Amino acid sequence: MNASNTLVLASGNAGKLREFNQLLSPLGLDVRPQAEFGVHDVEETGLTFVENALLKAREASRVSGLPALADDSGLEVDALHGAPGIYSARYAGEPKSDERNNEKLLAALSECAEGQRTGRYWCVLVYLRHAEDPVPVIVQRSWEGEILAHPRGEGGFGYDPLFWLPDQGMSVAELQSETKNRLSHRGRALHALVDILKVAHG
Ligand SMILES: O=c1nc[nH]c2c1ncn2[C@H]1C[C@H](O)[C@@H](COP(=O)(O)OP(=O)(O)OP(=O)(O)O)O1
Ligand SMILES: [Mg+2]
Repeated sequence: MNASNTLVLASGNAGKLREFNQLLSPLGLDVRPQAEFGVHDVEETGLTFVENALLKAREASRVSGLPALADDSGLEVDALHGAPGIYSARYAGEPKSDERNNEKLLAALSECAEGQRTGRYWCVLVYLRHAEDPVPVIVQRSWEGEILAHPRGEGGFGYDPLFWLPDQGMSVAELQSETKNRLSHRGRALHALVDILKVAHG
């Protein structure tokens, strides 16, 4: 990484920040949320997770002067032709609300039979050494599941109470946070990213 092992996390999402801290602090990395540097949310104008993650990482690195890690993520539902996708955070409009997003998702799938409610979380991570880094490190991972008809569990954030894991027999909001971090789109993407950075930067 860089000499001081300090990086800025280009996110304002408290759930993501908690998960990144759980995953990265054991590695001896000093992970600072972008709010510490007065970085504001950028407009996510990209048409892909990659583009949006790049926009976020670049802005956080520019303002902080530090290497930056950004996460753009979302939920792809097959019966909804991939919606809410890159619009997951603002699915039910602004201001962003997990609760209203979940209600809208349940309504959109109200006619959809069990067995046809398949989907996946996507997480795209972008790491920039500096704001003009021409060689971003990019990793993307998905996590398959099904959309429940009723919320279950209190943990996690976002769509987790509606995201059912057949293998676990639980919603993501019912998992221990360690289990979520081991299995999730974000946790696995982050492990892969860290492996790449270790090879690249020692
Ligand atoms: O593990 C997850 N568990 C539940 N929901 C999740 C997860 N991962 C992404 N999601 C949902 C939340 C939000 O609706 C959208 C991310 O949107 P996204 O723009 O990347 O994040 P955000 O606007 O909340 O914060 P920020 O852009 O500052 O990182 O996908
Ligand atoms: Mg966002």
